[in-house]
Amino acid sequence: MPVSQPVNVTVTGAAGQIGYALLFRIASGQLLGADTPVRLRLLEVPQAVKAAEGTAMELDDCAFPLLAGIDIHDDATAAFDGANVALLVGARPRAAGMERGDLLSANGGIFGPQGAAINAGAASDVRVLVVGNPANTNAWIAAQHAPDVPADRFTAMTRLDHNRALAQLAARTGSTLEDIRRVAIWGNHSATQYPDLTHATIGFRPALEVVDDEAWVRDTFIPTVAKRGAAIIEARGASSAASAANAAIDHVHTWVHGTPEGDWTSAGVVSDGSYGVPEGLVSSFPVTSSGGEWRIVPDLDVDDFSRERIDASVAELVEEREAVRSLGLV
Ligand SMILES: NC(=O)c1ccc[n+]([C@@H]2O[C@H](COP(=O)([O-])OP(=O)(O)OC[C@H]3O[C@@H](n4cnc5c(N)ncnc54)[C@H](O)[C@@H]3O)[C@@H](O)[C@H]2O)c1
Ligand SMILES: O=C(O)C[C@H](O)C(=O)O
Repeated sequence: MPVSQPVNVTVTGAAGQIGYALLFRIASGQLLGADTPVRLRLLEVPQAVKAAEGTAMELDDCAFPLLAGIDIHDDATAAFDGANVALLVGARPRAAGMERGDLLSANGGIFGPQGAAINAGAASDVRVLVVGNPANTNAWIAAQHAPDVPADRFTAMTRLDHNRALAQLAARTGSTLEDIRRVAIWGNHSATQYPDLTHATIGFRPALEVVDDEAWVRDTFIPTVAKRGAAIIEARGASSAASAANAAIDHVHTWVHGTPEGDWTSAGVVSDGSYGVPEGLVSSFPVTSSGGEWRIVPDLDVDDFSRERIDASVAELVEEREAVRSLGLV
């Protein structure tokens, strides 16, 4: 039975394919828990408002006990007013043959005004997850436009990469997902990301010992995870949607409810300079969550191969930041 006041959850791109896979799960309680009512604030471009209204009709028809109301907006300031959770999904997905970085000029312009709208009117506890690509740099753009919101409230989604890594490792080793811990995604949500097994365990044994095949890790596991988005686009003819929505649910749920003892997850968070990642960049790290705050896992050993891979992905983030500056988006 709901026991608290409704939490305002703003979702941009509500009429898109991720939006369609996401909203019903939020309204059913999977984002914030079975005791927390939610009020949905949907933001769309004017030409997609009618489609968002159709989705809202379907949400009504589910009679979700936790859904306290739905508002639909085509104005960011109104949509983020009082937002406690902001899911920034609305942006163009890439088509076959594009890299995620190619979306910067198409999508980067969306996130400055949305950051400013969050700054102007979101609730003081607002937590922001950017899903729209290129997610890390879009989160950085939004944070730059929200000087009054603590920067650590802006995050980018690499939980999908994390989940992909878990699934590939479980399939290869015949282990259950519950037995796998401490997989990490570093860097950018792009093909340069570094899915890292060096600290992972399977049933308390080092994952690399269980796998016992360095070539598989380097030549199959890492590229399969890093290029999975492109493989889905190739197979489905559209970018991942249900798995992306699932990862968004996981990210926010973990942020609010915490990571299990002895494990961590991966998220794009504002760097504090850890592991040589320039301060301020939104990069994926292994992170724990407690009390509603992410913490970068400290003091991990980084071997030479990992160092090279992390540096390469971070270099791409630095390039994206420079491109944003030269496009005049910050
Ligand atoms: N980080 C990740 O792991 C991850 C995973 C999958 C997809 N994505 C990205 O998520 C984004 C959305 O994907 P999708 O498949 O839902 O795309 P989609 O084209 O189906 O939907 C995008 C929606 O955003 C809306 N939109 C565009 N500009 C907007 C704005 N300024 N304000 C509000 N809404 C706006 C569009 O009208 C559309 O309805 C893409 O950029 C995609 O690349 C990220
Ligand atoms: O790869 C894409 O463009 C979509 C998304 O970011 C994904 O990882 O599936």
